[in-house]
Amino acid sequence: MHAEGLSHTIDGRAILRDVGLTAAAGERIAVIGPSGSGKSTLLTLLAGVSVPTQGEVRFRGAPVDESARQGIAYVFQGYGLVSLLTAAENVEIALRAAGRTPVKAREIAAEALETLGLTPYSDHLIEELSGGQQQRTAVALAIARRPALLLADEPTAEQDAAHRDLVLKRLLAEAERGAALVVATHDPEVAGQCDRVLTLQDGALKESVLKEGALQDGALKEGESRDGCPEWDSNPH
Ligand SMILES: Nc1ncnc2c1ncn2[C@@H]1O[C@H](COP(=O)(O)OP(=O)(O)OP(=O)(O)O)[C@@H](O)[C@H]1O
Repeated sequence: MHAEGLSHTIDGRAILRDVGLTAAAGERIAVIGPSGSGKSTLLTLLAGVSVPTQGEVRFRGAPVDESARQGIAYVFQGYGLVSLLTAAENVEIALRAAGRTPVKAREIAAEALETLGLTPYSDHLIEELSGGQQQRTAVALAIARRPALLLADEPTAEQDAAHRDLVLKRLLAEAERGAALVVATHDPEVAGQCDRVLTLQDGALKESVLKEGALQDGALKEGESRDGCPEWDSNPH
């Protein structure tokens, strides 16, 4: 994913100014910055959910369109779940919309929910779950899709330390598989596990800290994954 010259204005107010960002396969990028600095706005632009006022986001060499969005998963800050469906149904529906068979969708959803400690809650309605359980369901939904680009907006904000570690482990495992991971966070533990930490200040990327050797060791070439699997499962059946 490559974003260049992203500027975004809402009601005449500049929210992002000339932001550029490239995320390679397998790379782990944290976006940090004060509340209101534009982290969520940046992620919505990278996901193709919003269109920037200026600049462009390219994914696999092309502008983000409906087809490209199949390879992008986005853990929204507000989770984006259907409250009157169960946790399992939320994940299964997303997988079926992506072309999985009902049986396969059920199997993958159960596995994703299990890795996030949600098996006991998988048949509970979203509205009956705690904030932390809902947030982990949103993470389960995102990872179940095996995205090539995984965007997560403060995915540990509602978690206690043990569940924060669980969520972090799963997100990092996706990068290990070959996904580019971009996570907006206020949590130093999460940022500390990433290859690069980018700081947004008043809508501008002020700083980019690359841990020595991390990019070279951590990132993969386009189309490559650490376990030899395709970067994104383009044949979901
Ligand atoms: N739909 C909107 N209409 C008007 N202003 C908006 C809208 N969305 C975001 N903003 C403004 O854009 C700025 C950046 O918001 P954004 O949510 O991207 O920040 P953030 O860094 O993610 O904050 P936080 O850490 O609190 O989640 C804020 O000043 C916010 O008020």
